[in-house]
Amino acid sequence: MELQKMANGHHDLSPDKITLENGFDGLENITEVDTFLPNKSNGKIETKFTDFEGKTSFGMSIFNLSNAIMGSGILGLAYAMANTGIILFIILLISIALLSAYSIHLLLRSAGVVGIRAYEQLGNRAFGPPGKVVAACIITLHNIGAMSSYLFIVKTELPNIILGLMKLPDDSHEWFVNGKYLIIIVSIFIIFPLALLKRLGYLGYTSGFSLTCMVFFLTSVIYKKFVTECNGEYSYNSTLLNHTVHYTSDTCEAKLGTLNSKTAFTIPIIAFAFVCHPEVLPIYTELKQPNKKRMQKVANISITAMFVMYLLTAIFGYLTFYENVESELLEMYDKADTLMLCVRLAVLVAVTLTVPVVLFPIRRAVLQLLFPDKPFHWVLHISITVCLLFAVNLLVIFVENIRDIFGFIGATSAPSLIFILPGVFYLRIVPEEQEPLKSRPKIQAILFVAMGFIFMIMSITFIIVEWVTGQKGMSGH
Ligand SMILES: NC(=O)C[C@H](N)C(=O)O
Repeated sequence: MELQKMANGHHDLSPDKITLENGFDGLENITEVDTFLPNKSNGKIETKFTDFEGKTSFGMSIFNLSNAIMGSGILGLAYAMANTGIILFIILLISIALLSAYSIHLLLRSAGVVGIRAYEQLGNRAFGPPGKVVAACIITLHNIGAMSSYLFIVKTELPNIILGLMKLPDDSHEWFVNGKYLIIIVSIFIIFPLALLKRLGYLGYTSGFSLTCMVFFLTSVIYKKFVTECNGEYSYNSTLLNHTVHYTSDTCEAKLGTLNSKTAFTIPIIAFAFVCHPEVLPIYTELKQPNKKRMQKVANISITAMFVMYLLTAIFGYLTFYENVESELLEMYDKADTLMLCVRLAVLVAVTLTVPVVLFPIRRAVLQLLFPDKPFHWVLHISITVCLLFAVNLLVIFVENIRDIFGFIGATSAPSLIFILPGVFYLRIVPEEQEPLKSRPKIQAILFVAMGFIFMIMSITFIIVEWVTGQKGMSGH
């Protein structure tokens, strides 16, 4: 296969036409042709993708990428803020948002050199088949984790919503308030049809709706801050002083900076919240009039918009419950409150509509690994989708706590996808002649990779310490 030859020939920029099997793009019998056009002004090689003519508009691509960023991660941010204080949290949030955008720059730059917009193919180009396998496995692991956390929300929240709306007693045993059945129903009737769509671009509308639901969630979190009294306020009658004494415990005080044993979990939580990297190249593939600058703009706008939503959710969630806030913000609100029932429903709809977007790169990775030479085929497309949904359903039915998923994925695959892989691919793919190892961009990339390793080792260490000591770090459940 020509692609294989090309992918194995490191730094070979000579071909002006590459034929790609299209299976991994989910595109029917379309041949990808990339033309490398020399940019005469500065002598650099610039890639023009004429492979697949993308039809997805700039706006729809922003919706899709924002939807890929936004997921269950937002629910853990107020908890993260409670363990860092407002200032440290803002510093971390800004840093990770910036690093995430830089990481996308590295991915787009590498894809431009290789001429193929697929994460696994960057791995292939950088390290040959092992690189491809590692990239595909990490994407699969991460996105299965993300999908599981979304379905977990459906499993735990949907029964509460139904109980609340139908005014049934909490101990009702009806089948339709059993989370296990409900996720199966949601998977079959909502997720499966959407996941079958051949192109991510078609999901732009559902992504837009999903984001609207999250805006409703955010508005309600802000509103609730102003109508909820913190429970840390106590008053008692002093017989000695003969009047009522009010005193406020410091659980209701906002902390600007704090460090405790749970602070270490903040980085994995925020890193997880910003992961969208497996979706970046598929979205780029479908972007209309694609070029690196345009795609980077899509990424920057999406990251900025989600940054604002994350910041507001964290601040107002934290300022409502202060130190008492749990790792899953929704758990904090009264289950009988009709507004909050609607908010729960909105979050649930939002994460359900994110599942097909997150499933897309896994199917692509599986196709690349197991059937690299097969052109698009509906049977394969449908079978992989069914298997993936089946596996994730099983996982969610048997894994008891969302924090296990959050903690482990945030600690391993998130730093790999954001820092390590894009950095390493960039270092290997961008030719020495174009950028020597001692050039500023390459040194930056080396530091970026080092940072990824430090984050990963740090997070894994904390998780192991937590397991060994049996201390619950991330959860208030
Ligand atoms: N797309 C992902 O991998 C996770 C997403 N950033 C979230 O917060 O749920």
